[in-house]
Amino acid sequence: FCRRPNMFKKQQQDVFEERYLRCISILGKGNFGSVELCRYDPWGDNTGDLVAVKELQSNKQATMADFQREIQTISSLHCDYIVKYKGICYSAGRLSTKLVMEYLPYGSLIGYMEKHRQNVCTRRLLLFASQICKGMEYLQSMRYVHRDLAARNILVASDTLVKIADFGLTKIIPVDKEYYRVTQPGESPIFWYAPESVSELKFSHKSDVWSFGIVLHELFSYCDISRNPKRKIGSYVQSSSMAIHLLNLLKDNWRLPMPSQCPPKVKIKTDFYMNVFVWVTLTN
Ligand SMILES: C[C@@H]1CCN(C(=O)N2CC[C@@H](S(=O)(=O)c3ccccc3)C2)C[C@@H]1N(C)c1ncnc2[nH]ccc12
Repeated sequence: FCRRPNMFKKQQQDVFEERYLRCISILGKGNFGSVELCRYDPWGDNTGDLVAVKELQSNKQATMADFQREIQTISSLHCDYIVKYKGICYSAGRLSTKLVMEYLPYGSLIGYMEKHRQNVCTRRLLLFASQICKGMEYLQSMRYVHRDLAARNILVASDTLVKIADFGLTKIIPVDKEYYRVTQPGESPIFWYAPESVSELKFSHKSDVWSFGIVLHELFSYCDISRNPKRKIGSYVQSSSMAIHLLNLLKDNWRLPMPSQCPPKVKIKTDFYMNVFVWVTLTN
């Protein structure tokens, strides 16, 4: 009987024992780690629950501290439009902690749109957009800035429900400040970044709204890879000068074009300059 960690210290956290966590497949990989589909099967008869388990690949101290913060963040979020936290798993052998979340079989919005774009109507796109909005509103009420809002990090729970996933880059805005400034540029693509995030690494609720605008563009392009923001802005520019290229485009008031697949009755009007006003007006 291995010594169980002190349950009372993290009474709200459910501890999953690594020996019962069986990996089935990889759901996604990123720069620091991966998310795997696992079955938690204490009875060993395949009747256990399917769960999504996120773990760090490298055990660099910096990312471990970030990962602990991510676990703290996601375990404090309780919203229908945010992926549910289930608990943690201490993997004794590898000195690392794993984050256990609910598994949503439909996977990310990108994959869902690839398969089902033919029968996703405008109403459903607007429903998904409103749900992401509500999830972000809740996040803002908790003073969290997501910093990586993109269709790849949106999960599909059912044909009529999406949830915000992945809080690896989420930060809390200090009480006396309006924004969070990071020290080194992150790993996520800058095409979802607001101008002030690209130029000064400043992130705020407003920069999350900017990213929401990019997600709207992805939604109304049905996540069509050929219209992916990277493709539209400049896949031909090598990454080092990409930030300068993007900033110049934005300064000249260039904006992502209205997706051609965007139905005529939906107008996505945005004034993307410094403040971001994104509204969708339905005209009959
Ligand atoms: C869309 C989801 C988030 C993004 N993702 C992913 O693989 N990653 C997000 C972070 C990166 S990472 O590996 O870079 C990373 C690893 C550790 C620390 C920090 C970063 C991987 C795929 C997920 N996915 C397909 C899921 N599908 C079904 N049910 C689910 N429940 C929860 C997630 C999930």
